[in-house]
Parts: sequence; C-alpha cells; structure tokens
Amino acid sequence: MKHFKIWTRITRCYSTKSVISELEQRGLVSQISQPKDILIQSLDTGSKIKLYCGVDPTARSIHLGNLVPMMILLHFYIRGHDIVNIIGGATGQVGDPSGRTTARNEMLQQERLNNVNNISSQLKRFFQNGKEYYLRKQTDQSPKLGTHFIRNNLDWWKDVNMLDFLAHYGKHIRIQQMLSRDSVTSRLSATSNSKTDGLGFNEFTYQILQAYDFYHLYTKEGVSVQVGGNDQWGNIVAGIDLIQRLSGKDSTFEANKNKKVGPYGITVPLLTTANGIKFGKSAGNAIFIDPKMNTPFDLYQFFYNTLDEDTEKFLNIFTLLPQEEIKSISERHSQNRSLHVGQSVLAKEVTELIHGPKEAQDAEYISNALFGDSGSETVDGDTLTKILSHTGILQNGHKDWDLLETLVQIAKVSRKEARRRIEQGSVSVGLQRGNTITENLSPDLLNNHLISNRVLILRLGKQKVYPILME
Ligand SMILES: Nc1ncnc2c1ncn2[C@@H]1O[C@H](COP(=O)(O)OP(=O)(O)OP(=O)(O)O)[C@@H](O)[C@H]1O
Ligand SMILES: N[C@@H](Cc1ccc(O)cc1)C(=O)O
Repeated sequence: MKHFKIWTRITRCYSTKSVISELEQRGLVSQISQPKDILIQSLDTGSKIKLYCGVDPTARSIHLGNLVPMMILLHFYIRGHDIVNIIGGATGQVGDPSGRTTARNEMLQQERLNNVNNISSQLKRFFQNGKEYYLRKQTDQSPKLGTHFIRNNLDWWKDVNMLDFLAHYGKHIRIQQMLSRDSVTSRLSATSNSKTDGLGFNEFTYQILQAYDFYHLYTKEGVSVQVGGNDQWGNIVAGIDLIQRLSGKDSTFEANKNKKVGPYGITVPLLTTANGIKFGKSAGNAIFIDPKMNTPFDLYQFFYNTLDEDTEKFLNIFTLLPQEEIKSISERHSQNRSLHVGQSVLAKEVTELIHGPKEAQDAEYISNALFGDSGSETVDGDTLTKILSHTGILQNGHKDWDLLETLVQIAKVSRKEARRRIEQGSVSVGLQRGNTITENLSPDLLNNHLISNRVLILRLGKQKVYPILME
C-alpha cells in the first residue's frame, strides 16, 4: 500500500468558496428551505450563524449515518460558525416515527440516561477531533473556529406544563400540516393496508416537540439553521412554521429583532447501503463511533472495502480534503483500481477524523500487515503484536489448542467443516499469506508459528483473518 501526499494549500480552498456551494458540490445537501439566496447572501457577506442538529439517545453510540449531518456542521464550524448538538433526553422518550415502519421498543430510563451521556461525550470528541484534524492540516496562521455546545432538550421540556403549552402554542400548530407529513402519511397508509399496528399519539406529536426545540433554540440561543437527515425534513419544516407563526406574536422575538438569518432547514441525503437501505440503528447495519462497539480498525476496514464507485462520494462526504485533491486522488484511483488508492486515503482520513492520528496510523499498519500485498515482508512482529494488543481486536486463544480446535473456537466452524477446510488448503497460519497448512497441527507445531511468542495469525479462505493471543 502506498502513502499519498495530500492536504496541499488547503487554506485558500476554505476561505474563498461559499460554504453552501461547497457543501452542494460535495453531495452533502439534499434540500435547503427558502429563501435560500438570502441565506447564501448573508453567509457570503460574513454573517456568523449558529446551527443545530439533534440526535435521540436510542442507542449507546452514534453511527456513520448520523455523521453525515454532523459533517455539514463541521464545515460551518471550521469557518467560524457556532454549533449546537441537541441530545434528545425528552424526544427520546417519545420516539420519532420518521423513516420507520413500526413503533420503537420502550427503553429503560437508566439506559436512556447512559446513552445521553455517551452520545454527549462522543459529539464533544467528534468536534474536538474535527478541530484538531483541521488545524493539523491547514496553514492559516489565525484560523477562526466556532464554538460547540451540547444541550439536552429535557432541560427545557421538564419545565413545560401541558396546559400552558396547549394554550400558548397549541393554537399555532395546524393539524392539517401535521397530518400531511411523510412520517405520518406513510404510517397511516401502512396501517390501512393492515401492515402495521398504527401510529401512536406520542409518535404523532413528535414533530411538535422537535418544532418547539427549534423555536426554543431560535429565540433563546440565536440558532437560525437546523440540519438533519432527509427523513427529518417534515420535523424541520414544522419548526420553521412554528417560528414564523409566532414571530411578532411573542415577546421573546424582541431579543432577536436584529437577527436577519433564518429560520432555515438543511437536510443531507440519507446514506444507504448498495441495495438502498438507510444506514442506521433501525436497519441494524450501523457502524458505530464507539471504539468498543466498532474498533478504529473496523472503521478503517469498512472504508477500505468501499466500492470503487462510492469512493469519491465518500471522500467528499466524510473528509475535509479539498475537492481538487479528491479529484486528483480519484484520477489516480481510476488509473489502477486494484491499488485501492482512493480507499486507502479514505480509510486513513476518516479514521483520523473520528479517532485521531495515532489510531489511524495503527489501523493502517495492521491493515497493511494482514491484508497488504507486501505487508508481511516489511512488518515487524513485535510492533504488530504491540499494536494488535492495544487496539482491542485480538481474540483470546490457548497455547494447548491444536489447529482444529483453534478453528472451531475462533472461526466458529464445526469440527467437520474445520477439517474439510484444512484438507481443501484454505487455512494458513502466520504473517506470510502463502503458508497453507493441509493437515491438523498439534499445539506444539502450531506454537511454532506464533509471532513474538504470543500472537497467531490465522487465515481462513481469502477474506477472513483472525489475530489471536495464545496464552
Ligand atoms: N443513514 C443516514 N444518512 C444520513 N443521515 C442520517 C442517517 N441515519 C441517521 N441520520 C441522521 O442523523 C440524525 C440523528 O438520527 P437518529 O438519532 O434518528 O438516528 P437513526 O440512526 O436515524 O435512528 P433510527 O435508525 O433508530 O431511526 C438525524 O438527522 C438523521 O436523519
Ligand atoms: N428527530 C431526530 C432527533 C432530534 C431530536 C430533537 C431535535 O430538536 C432535533 C432532532 C431524529 O430522530 O433523528
């Protein structure tokens, strides 16, 4: 695998291009609410704005799909705009029906609280890492970054009284509009075809909660743009409607009289798998940011295995590499796809952005060692063992296992299947890829293949590699 020189003259690319047109060119924008030209104009004339995106605490960790809207926020952040992330301590109790065919399972209070804490730390780290990643790579002497805030919407919802809410805000909320949202119509039509068990009142009212969040942040914190996945369009528009209906009718707007920007909504296209399914928790195909759920190496491998046709798209979405740089990487990539030029840059950059430079370097080292063409000749066993040990990808084995037992325990195949694969010549051990074993090895013979007297690299077929700590 080769290393590529990237990030040349990045500063100029950031300071001159309009942020919205750059985001559009990078494929990060699906819809922008009107009047879009006024938004562009105020950004171009130097207005500093505040943007927000919310995440509900429905899992322990955010995932790559959630990072797509966060990348929009990151682009604004490095240009000096302020960012707010809402963690839905309140909305998470209700459950967003957007993009879902069924209601969510109920979650224990404690689990939700843990999720709120984990996701808050992850988002803090994401923007901190994003800032460091950007600062490492650009050359501006005095870069202007924004500020990143985290809010839990339970902080304001816990004090909202239902009667007051209905009396004050209820009259500004139109049932016709609520009924016309995609999240509602799709569930209602599925119900009439008796495909689901209907839409709960809690889910129906979810859009009001998100609308009020936007109103709250707009009036109290000067947030003027909400960003989300395309499935959030209805909820975002509900917020814009509420703000516009209340503007002028509410004293809180006095404080924002001079505000010229907003309210606006920007959505990102939903990231889907090759067969069109949204990446996410509900579909069960998420790659999580929590290194205990998906290690930096998993993340690196995920991006390293990106299809050729998606590589340029992902470089645009998930990295801050200048577009010119991405074009030139793509050109080199298309000259010889088997070199995986695009995928190696993509995997290293995203791992660095999310987990940091050391983790990205380690993931690259392991990947070269285990999968690279010339990996095994240049790899130092002790270094590899050290890196493998602290990256959490080693499985535990025993020095008294023979090869058959190791396959059964680690690759989870039956004894019969393990024997068949050995006889077939599809099992090899050690760093060298061609070291095929055609009969069972006793524990002593197997231990001869350990690197640093501790780690066994076991390969099954072309795809599967298991690094095992034999103790
Ligand atoms: N695959 C995706 N592509 C782009 N944006 C996404 C994707 N998945 C989630 N998002 C966005 O991330 C934000 C937070 O999403 P949310 O907390 O609902 O996660 P989720 O994975 O969509 O959850 P679930 O699958 O349970 O509905 C939303 O703006 C959502 O639209
Ligand atoms: N509804 C969003 C999360 C969210 C919660 C509160 C908000 O104010 C905004 C967004 C989702 O499910 O993805």
